[in-house]
Amino acid sequence: MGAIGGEELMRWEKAQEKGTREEKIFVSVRLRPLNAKEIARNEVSDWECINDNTIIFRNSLPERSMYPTAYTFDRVFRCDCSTKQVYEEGAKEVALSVVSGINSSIFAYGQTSSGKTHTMSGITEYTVADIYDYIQRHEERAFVLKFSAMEIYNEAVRDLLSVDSTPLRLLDDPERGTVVEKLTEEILRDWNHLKELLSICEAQRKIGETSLNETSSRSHQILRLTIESSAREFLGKDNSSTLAASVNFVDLAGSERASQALSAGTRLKEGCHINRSLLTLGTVIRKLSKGRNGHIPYRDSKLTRILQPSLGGNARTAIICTMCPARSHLEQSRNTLLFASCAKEVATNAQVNIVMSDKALVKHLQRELARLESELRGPGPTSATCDFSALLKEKDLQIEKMEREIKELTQQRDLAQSRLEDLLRVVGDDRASRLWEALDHQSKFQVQNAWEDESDSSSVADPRCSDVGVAGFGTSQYSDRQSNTNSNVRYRHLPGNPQDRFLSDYTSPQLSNGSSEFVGPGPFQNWEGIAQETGEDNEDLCKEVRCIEMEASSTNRNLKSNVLPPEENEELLPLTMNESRDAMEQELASFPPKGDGELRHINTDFTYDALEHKLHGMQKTIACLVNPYTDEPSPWPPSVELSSSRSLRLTRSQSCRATLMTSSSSPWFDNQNTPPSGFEKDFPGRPCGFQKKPSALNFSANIQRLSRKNSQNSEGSVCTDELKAQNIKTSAEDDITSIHTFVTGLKEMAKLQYEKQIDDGLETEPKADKSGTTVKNVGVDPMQDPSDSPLSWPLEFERQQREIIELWHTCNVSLIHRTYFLLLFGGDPADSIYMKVELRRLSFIRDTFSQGNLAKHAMIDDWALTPASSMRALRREREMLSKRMPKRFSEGEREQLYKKWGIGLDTKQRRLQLARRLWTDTKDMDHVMESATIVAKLIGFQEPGQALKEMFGLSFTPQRTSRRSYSWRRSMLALL
Ligand SMILES: Nc1ncnc2c1ncn2[C@@H]1O[C@H](COP(=O)(O)OP(=O)(O)OP(=O)(O)O)[C@@H](O)[C@H]1O
Repeated sequence: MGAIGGEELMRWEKAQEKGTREEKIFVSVRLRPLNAKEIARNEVSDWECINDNTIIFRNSLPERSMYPTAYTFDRVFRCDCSTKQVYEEGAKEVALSVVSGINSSIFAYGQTSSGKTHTMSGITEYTVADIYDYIQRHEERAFVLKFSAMEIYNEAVRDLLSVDSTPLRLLDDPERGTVVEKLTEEILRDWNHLKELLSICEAQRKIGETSLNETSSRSHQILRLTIESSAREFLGKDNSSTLAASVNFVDLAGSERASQALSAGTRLKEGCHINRSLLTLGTVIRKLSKGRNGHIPYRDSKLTRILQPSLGGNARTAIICTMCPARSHLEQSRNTLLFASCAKEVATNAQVNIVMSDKALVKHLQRELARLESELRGPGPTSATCDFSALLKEKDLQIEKMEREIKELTQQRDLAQSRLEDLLRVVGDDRASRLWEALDHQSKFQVQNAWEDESDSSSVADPRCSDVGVAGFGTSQYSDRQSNTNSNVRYRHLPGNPQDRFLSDYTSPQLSNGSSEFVGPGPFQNWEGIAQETGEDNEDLCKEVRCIEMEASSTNRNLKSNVLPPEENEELLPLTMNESRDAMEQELASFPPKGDGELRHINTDFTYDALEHKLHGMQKTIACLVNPYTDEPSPWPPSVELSSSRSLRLTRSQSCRATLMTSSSSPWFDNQNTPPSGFEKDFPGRPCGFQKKPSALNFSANIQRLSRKNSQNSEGSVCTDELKAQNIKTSAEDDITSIHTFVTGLKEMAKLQYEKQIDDGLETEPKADKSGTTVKNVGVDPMQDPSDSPLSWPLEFERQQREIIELWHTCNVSLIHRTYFLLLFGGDPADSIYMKVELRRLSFIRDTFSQGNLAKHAMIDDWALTPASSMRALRREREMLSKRMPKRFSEGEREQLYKKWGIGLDTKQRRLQLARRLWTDTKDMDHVMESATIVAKLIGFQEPGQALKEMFGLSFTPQRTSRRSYSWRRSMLALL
């Protein structure tokens, strides 16, 4: 076997690259002359080759007009063209590719007697002649020629070089494709040897006589000449390579239909097989002409199976379509042209076939590897490589993104699922605990009820409910709720917290929406009708869970509807946490809300980081506000200043409600609470103390209960130990702390309002020190209303205060709220902002009430308020305060109060009488002051000195404390 190497190998590699290009099948048409018989029948030829590429049909018979008249191919040969010319111009180039290691095939297709055999015989001889000529001219190469011949007759493959007519099997070789088993392959010695073999083939081929061709070839004949060549210089060396390719000379059987061949019997059977093979060939060609998409039925016939490489595969192919010119063969001629037209659309992908020695193969592979690596590393990759890389990058990014999303979604799902499970468990625990609490409380309550109010049982509520009653306007809803226990279930799963409302409803419009921090069922659910809850159904509990779950998962909060009657509640639009936070900031400027009875719906996004940052700044500001002239830390309890809502935690063991309340009301229980995700979100404008402990006063009993139940006092609170030691005093200390947080919140509100004023350009006096810190700005001048000069402020304060007191009375405002406000805002110029806020809110409510349409609610913090509901709330609050009197005042003190307030000692319900007289005379400031003092005592000012001291310390402008406010506080101190 010859070998190639060195430059030759590279040349062959280039040839291979060239050979890998797609190439259409070369299609030519050969028109034979009329034979003697046709002439005898006076047949005429309607076909004419007008040039080397086009053949036309000249007959203009009307019935033929539907057919095309001109056909163009790679080459058309007139009837006078010799076979030599056909070979030279229609087959030679393709056929001789074999010497370059490229497979090739020459087909002859046409109806019987059209000249296929006549043409292919000549083509074969010319090709072999040229091959030998080539061999002679290339002595540097060693050639080996092998010859084989087969016939496909009735779908049986027969070896034409063997006398054995046993059909040969077709085998599928993974490397060589379809292989005819045991096919004789003769190595040609010389040209004469080939002629001898061709003679044998001709003799072996099935030839039958048809009406059209006396020597009709009834089979498909395939003559195969295989050529292997190697460079002689590498012969026997390790790095030798061999080119190996075959050229097929395919003389197809006649393509005519069996009926047209007038076949019968054996001839008919032959025709069926012939047509089946040709039909498959036609199908394959047609499909290939439309591209290589889809299934190509090579295996449907042995002919196409054996010739598969030549039909769209690794071979160069030429088809010579032979035609009979006679008009009588018009239909067959058209069919032939149609086949040729399809064939010319078929592309093949010929490659140089190199059989390499191991060493040559390694060398070749190394070279190929180096080339590919160079392409990958090269600065100028092909555009295809570029596109591919970019595409890969893009896909990788997409995959990464999707993986992240999947991870996040999975985490969210797991978290939600975990919370749901926890909450379901909690609800189960809560049911039991509440039942216990209800029974426990009931027994205690019965003992605690003294004779003083024995006849007031009709209006006496559960003291825990009474706590709720102090919650400003929330009380009204509570009262509604109390008066309609049938709607208990509907209320149960509504979120809300009256203690929050206490702060938000009146005192702090900004904080109103901040109640979003309080999720889950509100205090109504906690304290009201616990006895009834023992009989509540599971559906209600599930509602609670759903409510909480939604909060936890979405970080959004539906703030509204916690105290609305069901029918109103359903109409409420959800207000998300972010929205509420944003609304909080905007409220000062926008209050009163636009429109009555309609909810505001504000959409603004706050990022958590921004909120956190803002909150942090606020905390610092608050600290400085508290002590504007010193560097000392804030006098507020660390629990107020240091704790943040982030530290809020809810525990699984707590009841659902208690957990939520605790998380929102008491920092003392923070570290054992695990909040839903939404809890962790702080919001600007809401001081941390406010969030965490808006009013422990209102829920002191709750806190005690939770503390008793879970023993979960926070070590981070300064009050923890004291609370444990003085359980009975818990509520009092809570109250003080709540005031701290209350004030802190108010200060923060003021700060926000001030900032807003600055933003709105309301600041009239430029700051002397532009580089001054926010603390300086806020702590001194800015908090003072610019419209009020220092000289006029005391008078203005007194006027506003009286107006506010009147409005409190008109609007049935919570007594505790009034007390807080009165205590804390005693005339400092910096208090002006609070006064304005209060006036605006009260004015809005008064205006709404004055419209006389009770169905038209004032929407305060997204819940409806009516005169009736506010009155009921106030009544409940008075009842609650009356119940606190035995705890806050000794018997002697109470008797003194009764006397002072004109209550007969022999009358019944003296406590309630006293409570009902509190804050009733708005004109008498002494009455107001004494009322506030009593309420302050009732709500837990057991350390008034400290509280007042801190209150004084809160003053933004301590240097200008009004005489009036000071005297108030001093009087209160004396009373307390
Ligand atoms: N171009 C041509 N010039 C002169 N004679 C031709 C030409 N082509 C074919 N003939 C003659 O026509 C007759 C039939 O030709 P041929 O046997 O090659 O047809 P065929 O297509 O092979 O028919 P079948 O399919 O029946 O075998 C032969 O006698 C042949 O010599």
